[in-house]
Order: sequence, then C-alpha cells, then structure tokens
Amino acid sequence: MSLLPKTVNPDLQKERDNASIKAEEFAVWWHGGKDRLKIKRDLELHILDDLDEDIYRFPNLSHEEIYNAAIKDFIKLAKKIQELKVERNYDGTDIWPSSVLWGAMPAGNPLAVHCGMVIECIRIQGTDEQFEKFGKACQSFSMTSAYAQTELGHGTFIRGLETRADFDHHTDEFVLNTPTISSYKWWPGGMGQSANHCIVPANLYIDNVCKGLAMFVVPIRDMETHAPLPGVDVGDIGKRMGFAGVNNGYLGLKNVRIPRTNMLMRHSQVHRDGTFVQSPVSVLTYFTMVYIRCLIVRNVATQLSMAATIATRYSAVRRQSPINPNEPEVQIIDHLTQQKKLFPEMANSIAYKLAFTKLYQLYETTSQDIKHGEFSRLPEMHSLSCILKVLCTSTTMAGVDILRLACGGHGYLSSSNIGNIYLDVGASCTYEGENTVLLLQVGRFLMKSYRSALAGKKLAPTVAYLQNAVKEKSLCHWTGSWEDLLKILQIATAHKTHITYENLMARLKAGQTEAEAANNTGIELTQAAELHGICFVAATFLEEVTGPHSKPRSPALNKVLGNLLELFMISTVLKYMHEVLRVHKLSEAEIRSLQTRLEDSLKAVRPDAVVICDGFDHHDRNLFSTLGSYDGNVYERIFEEAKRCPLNKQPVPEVIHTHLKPFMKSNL
Ligand SMILES: CCCCCCCCCCCCCCCCCCCCCC(=O)SCCNC(=O)CCNC(=O)[C@H](O)C(C)(C)COP(=O)(O)OP(=O)(O)OC[C@H]1O[C@@H](n2cnc3c(N)ncnc32)[C@H](O)[C@@H]1OP(=O)(O)O
Ligand SMILES: Cc1cc2nc3c(=O)[nH]c(=O)nc-3n(C[C@H](O)[C@H](O)[C@H](O)COP(=O)(O)OP(=O)(O)OC[C@H]3O[C@@H](n4cnc5c(N)ncnc54)[C@H](O)[C@@H]3O)c2cc1C
Repeated sequence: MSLLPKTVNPDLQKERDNASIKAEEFAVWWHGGKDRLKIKRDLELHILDDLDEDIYRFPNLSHEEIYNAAIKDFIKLAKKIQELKVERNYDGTDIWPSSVLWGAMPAGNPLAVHCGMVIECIRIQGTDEQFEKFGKACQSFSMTSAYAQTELGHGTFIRGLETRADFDHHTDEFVLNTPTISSYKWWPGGMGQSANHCIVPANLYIDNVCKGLAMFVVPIRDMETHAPLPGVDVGDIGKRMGFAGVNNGYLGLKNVRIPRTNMLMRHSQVHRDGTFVQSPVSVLTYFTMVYIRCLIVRNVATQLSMAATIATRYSAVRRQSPINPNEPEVQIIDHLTQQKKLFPEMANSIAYKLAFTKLYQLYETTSQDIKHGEFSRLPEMHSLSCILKVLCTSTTMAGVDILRLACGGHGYLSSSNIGNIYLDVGASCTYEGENTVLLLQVGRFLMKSYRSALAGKKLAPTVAYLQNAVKEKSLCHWTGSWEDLLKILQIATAHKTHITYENLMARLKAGQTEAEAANNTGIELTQAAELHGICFVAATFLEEVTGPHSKPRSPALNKVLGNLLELFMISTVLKYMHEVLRVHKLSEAEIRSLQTRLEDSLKAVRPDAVVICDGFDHHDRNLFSTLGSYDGNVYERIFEEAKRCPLNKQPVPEVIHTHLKPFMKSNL
C-alpha cells in the first residue's frame, strides 16, 4: 500500500502561496509564450503518462535489461510522436531532437543519435535526392542509424582517422576498410545492436590518392534479419559510467562495398568517371558537429534546471538546525550558504538557455547562408557553438554536483536522480568535441580576431566588443551597474586576449613554429576563450532583462528576472575577480559592496525560488526524483523506494544462508 499522502507538503505550499509571481507566468516566459508551453505540455501529456515506470529504476537492472527496456520505451515514444504529427519542438528545433523526449528516457536513448544527429547530418551533407532516400527512411524508422566518426585510436583529431573508402572504377562502388585495431569505430551511440546503417566519415581515396574526409552511408545489418552484413564486425562496447541504454558500439569494416551514390555529396562529389569535385570549404564536413554542439547547450541547460528544481524543492521541505537557538529548526533553504549552492545554478540554467536561443538563431542563419553558397559566418558560428558547449557542460557538471551536495546524504541516493543527471552531463563534457580541445579552437579564433582588431578591420558581431575594449584599457568611471559589470568583463577578456597574443608572438619570434607556440600558449588560450564565452552569456542575459522585450512582461516578473540577473552578474565578476583586478583597480570598499550585493541578491531570490523552479515546468515523470517531486512528499517517497529495493524482497537473502552464516559459525 502506498504511503504517499494526497496533499502537498505544507512548507512547499507556503512557498507557492507567498511568492511574488505565479509559476505559470514564469513558465510562459521560459518556454517562449503560451502556445509553445502548450505544445510542450501536450507532448508530455501524450507521451509520459503511460510509460512503463520500471525504466526509471534502471540501476536495479542489468546492462542487457536496460537496453531491452530502452528499446521498448523508445518505440512507445516514437509511435506516440508519429500519432501527434507535431514537427517543431517548443523552442523551434525539430521535434526529434527534443529535450522533452530526452528527459523521458532516463537510461538514455539508443536511437537519440539517429533522431538528433543523423537525420540532420544527411540534410546538411547530402543532396536533396539523398535526403529523400536516406533521410526520409530515417524519419520513418524504416532505417535506423548511428554516426560513426570516432575510432579507437582517434576521437579529437579527425584528420588522423584511419578508416578508408577506395573508389572502384569498374563497379562504381566504394570499398570501405578499417585496416587496424585503432581504426575500429568506437563509441557511436546506437551502433551496437540498434542501427542497421551508419554514417561513416572516412578518408576518400581515388586511385590511391587521398582526397580528404567524406561521409558515407554504410549498411551494416541485413534489412530483413538484422544480422551483421558480410565484412562487418559490430557490437556494444560494454558498460559506461552513465549512458546505460545508449548502446554505444564498435564497428570493423573489411572490404565492405557500397554504391558510389552512398557518399553524401552536397558539398563534394565523386562522378562516375572518378572525377573528384572538392567542397568549396573543407570544414563543411564538420558542420553536423556544430549543430549538435548547439543542441547540447539547450539540453544541458535543461538538465541543470532539473537538478536545481530537485534540490530547491527538497531544501524547502527539509528542516535542519535552528538559526536562532531556542527557535524551531528552519527550512534548509533559509541558511544563506544553502542559498549560495542553489540559486546561482538556477540563474546559470536560465543564462545558458537564453544563450542557446541566440546561438540557434545564428545556426539557422548560417545554415541558410550555406545553402546559398555563402560561408563567411562559419568561423564565428564554429567558435560560438564550441564555447557555449564547453561553458554550459562544464558549469552544469560542477553545478549538478553542488546541487547534489545541497541535498546532503539523500542527494547521494540513486532515487534522487541527481547522480544520473550528473553522469549524463559528465559525458557531454567529452562527446562532440572534448572541452579543452574546443576551448583551444576558440582561443585560435580570438587570436585571429585580435589580429584583425589591431589592423582596424571589422570583427564578427560576437567579438566586436574586442575592438572598443582594445582601445579602452580600463573603465573610466565605476558605478557598479550591470552595464559596468559587463564592460569590466569585456575589458578583462580583451586584456587576456592581448597578453595571450603577445606571448604567442614572443614564442614565434623566438623561433617556435606556429603549432609549438600555440601548444605552449595553450593555458592562456583556454582562459581567454572561457572569458570570451562568459561575456557572451552575460550580454545575452542583460539584453533579455533590460532590452526591449518582444512580449510584454509584468513588473513582478521583470523584478524576479532582474534579481536572477543581479545574482548571475555579481557571482560572475567575483569568480573572475583576479582577471578584473588586472584591468581595473577596484577599491576594498567596492569589492565589499559586491559581496554585500551577492548576499542581498540571494535574499531577493529566496521568496521566489520554488516558483521559479515550478516555472521550469518539469513533469514529475521527467524528474523522477524522491527529493524533487511537485508535492514535496520526500520522506514517504524515499521510504517507498527503499521498500522496492530488490534486496528487500526476502527477509533473509540466499547468500546469508550459503555464505555468511556458515562463516560466522566457523568462527564460533
Ligand atoms: C521517440 C523519442 C525520440 C527521442 C529523440 C531524442 C533525441 C534527443 C536528442 C537531444 C538533443 C541532442 C543532444 C545531443 C545528444 C548527443 C548524444 C551524444 C552524441 C555524441 C556524438 C559525438 O561525439 S560524434 C563525434 C564528435 N567528434 C568531435 O567533436 C571531434 C572533435 N574534433 C574536431 O572537431 C576537430 O578535429 C578539431 C578539434 C576542430 C580540429 O580539426 P582540424 O585539426 O581538422 O582543424 P584545425 O584545428 O587545424 O582547424 C582548421 C580550420 O577549421 C576550422 N574549423 C574546425 N572545426 C570547424 C567547424 N566545425 N566548423 C567550422 N570551422 C571549423 C578552424 O577554426 C580552423 O580555421 P582557421 O584555419 O581559419 O583558423
Ligand atoms: C557517452 C559518449 C558518447 C559518444 N557518442 C559518439 C557518437 O555517437 N559518435 C562518435 O563518432 N563518437 C562518439 N563519442 C566519442 C567522442 O566524440 C570522443 O570521445 C570525443 O570527441 C573525445 O575524443 P577522444 O575520446 O579521442 O579524446 P582524446 O582526444 O584522446 O582526449 C584525451 C585527452 O587529451 C587531450 N587532448 C587531445 N587532443 C588535444 C589537443 N589537440 N590539444 C590539447 N589537448 C588535447 C584532451 O583534452 C583530453 O584531456 C562518444 C563519447 C562518449 C563518451
């Protein structure tokens, strides 16, 4: 019998009653309007309510059981979404790469890469005819696929990939091989047993001359029997730290033949006579990664808001220690240090979600440009998607752990679901470009931009601030306004960029090659990149709160957003104070006033913390947390989950009879 009360925990109810805004108003803003919020809720209602609950307890299952359950759940979801016939997600992205659906599959989704990455890859890299043939088959699931780029020996350094595709003039085919153990494809999501096709990036050879990287649609399993095709060695790579149901796989190819027309040929082509037509821009092969990096920002910001919701609701329900002796124990959310753990992470999730919206607009413009043969936005797009992917994933990984600590011992329970979120987010720091490697890419872009700024050339919009900041070595007058806080961060970034540039040049002058100098300047390049990203995120947040709004907001909601912005700006400037002080000598009194503002902003957020999290509007089934459900009946849920533990099924487990008792007896 369920112990769960039908009522909401009174402390949580009190929070909702006394807040300055209604959660609904925040939810409408957060989801970009009433219509979009409705799409999300309809989708959740349609897909979540009759899903099998057991998958949420997947830590109790074996690797194989998790995979089986994940496949079955995916099919249920897919059928329901097909019934709905919705095409766009609430944030304007395609319905398939949807963060709502992501949350519905807590052990991971063996066809996430198929839905989220491969379909877009075929759209970007394939011709319209190829999309008709392969893309549509993926959309309808008559074909299932994986994106098989990474090899056992190379993930980061794509130019080092060893898989080769040789053109056979006689048969009009490509012959694919992974000639060494290190060239085995390793890691692709869904490749183990789920996919019957792969997109394989491989080096293209014509008459034994390498033409560079191209992408090939390679059937790996029989369309009828699903058995591996001749020459294909495929399987699951074994348990990962997280991503339990994702079916990450390995793949070896030995003389596997595919028709020439299975090479994705939007940007480069091989004709029947073997003529090779080069892509107008070689890095277009990398553009699918740009797309996924954008989606990761949205996904991970959502995961941070999930963890923040769990920890904040729990902190409103949990009582521990009085603040004033002789008074009752307070809700732990009233301890100021607890607020410092919770609220900055709420603000971070908002900041990155807003940054995603801007990033995605740039992605859509850049994609349109590419279709029309215009490539000038690519470097900026690449740099921005890299830095936001890095900052959002690393901030979230650290933030989720802080939120876990904020839940004390119970945060460590598997049933809090924070551990699972942490492991998912941890993977995102590595996949789709390891974070340090991506920071170095951004550092490289900053060096180029700085050189252009020194030459008085026009810079790309997201680095345009460097131009002024280069001239303005410090702030003339410090008022401490949000605009000043942003400006000081920008000047600190320009300074960091400047000294990094100087050090790079000094190394070049001393005779180091460009590559050696870049390697030796790596630490500063990554630091400059991080600061640059922070400036973008801060500017976006500031613009949202103070700029002209497309949809009018109530003064109360504006105040709440202003409180969160204040917390974000002050926390950020304090975090990077060591860089700020290099360009502006803030006085002791000015620094103290920032500390006071930090404390005040926490207090300002406090009354609305629960409704802000309610406004993130996470369905209980997505959170699936004993600590974070809407009704706040924490202790009853923890108790119920303990009772469900498989070990408690019998009062005395078999192993006690067979081992522990005999051992105890032997020691009598
Ligand atoms: C029914 C329910 C349905 C539910 C559906 C539910 C669906 C739910 C879905 C939910 C949502 C989905 C969430 C995701 C989930 C994902 C899961 C996990 C996926 C993980 C997938 C992967 O993990 S897949 C492998 C990714 N693997 C990398 O990520 C390798 C990194 N490695 C590099 O990326 C390059 O290797 C590296 C370092 C740049 C050097 O490359 P390199 O050495 O060749 O190049 P250089 O450094 O020399 O650079 C030469 C010049 O190229 C420029 N440039 C470089 N890249 C450029 C680029 N991309 N665009 C433009 N320009 C670029 C550069 O800026 C230079 O420009 P310049 O010369 O002007 O300075
Ligand atoms: C959960 C998960 C899912 C994945 N899914 C897919 C998928 O679907 N398809 C796919 O193709 N791949 C997939 N991958 C692979 C993933 O893309 C790679 O692991 C990732 O790109 C990192 O590459 P790597 O493993 O070679 O790391 P490495 O590059 O070997 O990194 C190891 C260390 O070396 C450092 N390093 C490497 N190069 C440099 C450099 N140039 N400068 C400075 N430091 C450097 C890194 O910073 C890091 O500290 C997945 C990985 C994971 C973990």
